[in-house]
Amino acid sequence: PQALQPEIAATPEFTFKVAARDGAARTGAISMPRGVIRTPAFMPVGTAATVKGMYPEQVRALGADVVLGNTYHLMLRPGAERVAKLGGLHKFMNWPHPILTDSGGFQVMSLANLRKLTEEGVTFRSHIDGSKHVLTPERSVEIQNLLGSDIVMQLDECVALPCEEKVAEKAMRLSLRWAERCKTAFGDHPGRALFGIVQGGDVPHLRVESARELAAMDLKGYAVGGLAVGEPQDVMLAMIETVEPHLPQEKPRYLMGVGTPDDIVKSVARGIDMFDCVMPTRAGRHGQIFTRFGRMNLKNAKHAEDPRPIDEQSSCPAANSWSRAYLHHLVKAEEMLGKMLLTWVNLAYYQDLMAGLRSAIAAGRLDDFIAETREGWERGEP
Ligand SMILES: Nc1nc2c(CCc3ccccc3)c3nc[nH]c3cc2c(=O)[nH]1
Repeated sequence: PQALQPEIAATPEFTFKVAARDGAARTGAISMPRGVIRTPAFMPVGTAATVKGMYPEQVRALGADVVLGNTYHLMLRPGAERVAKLGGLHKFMNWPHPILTDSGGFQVMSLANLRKLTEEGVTFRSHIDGSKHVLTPERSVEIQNLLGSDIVMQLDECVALPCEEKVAEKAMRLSLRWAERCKTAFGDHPGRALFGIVQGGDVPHLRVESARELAAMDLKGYAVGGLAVGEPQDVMLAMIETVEPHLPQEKPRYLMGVGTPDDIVKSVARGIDMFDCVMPTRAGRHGQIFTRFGRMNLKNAKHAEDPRPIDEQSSCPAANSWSRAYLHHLVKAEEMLGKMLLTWVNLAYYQDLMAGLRSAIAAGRLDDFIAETREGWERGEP
């Protein structure tokens, strides 16, 4: 059964209501003018104003309430002012529901060239055409406003793990100063939200300081950043446990860049409400899928003559209407349709997993649901 429909519908003010708890896990809904985000939520990544290989209505039909956009990519191409001139990102990409945009700093550090980071912000050259750009907290907020983002992320500095304590400390303190500048630049928009991002590397006392300082800024939501950067899962989970008690109970928590289905169920159990990851879309384009039976790589020759669909009990046509043999063929031939169908399979599985988590928390049976889900992954193929 679907989780209780949140008693709140779209509202002029950004509000978050927790409908039920199960241990540290919560289920509820964020409501804002463009609609409701049921939590725990998985947010498909739409980096260049498209969820790669999917039509917007298809993404919506799978149960996604919000998609992610990216300041870094969109400021370089087509440009924030151009998107604003064309009516904003929702109109531009035909996604009338909530959009969350990242602030760009993380992508600059991983994609741009000749980056220079100072107190003021970060200057860099575009990885597309080498043009020079500047991102300051103020400019990042301005870009996200021009895009029309419903949930704006602060500009922050994410350090790679493992890290030296003083490197993590410097980046965490800079991110706090940038959070203040973003808060000032964002101003007051009742229907939209600015989220702070907790940093601090893998150093517990830095994580606690970051969470407490951000909580004092009374922002509308809090992301846990600086994770999903290659650290072992137990380090990621330990940082969530360290930070969670210091974040306001009544505000949403967003774990950036996470993750596999296993990462997600374990993080939901520790109090995370929102997730994003390129995994389901990127893996799908490479023939790797996530199912109730665990992961499958459709490139593998064992699928070459398998007439069965991926999962006849799945509500997703891509999982119940084509044979594994055909999908194997499409992947080997690197056909567009293969990338599209397997992206569809993965996003459908992620949304079904989130719906299952929401229902389980509402029914007070999260532990059972997680145990059953993990058994399915371990048991593998029927
Ligand atoms: N601003 C920021 N973003 C991060 C992302 C990108 C998430 C994103 C949001 C919206 C669109 C695309 C990507 C991370 N991805 C993995 N780990 C991550 C950590 C951080 C982080 O510490 N700060």
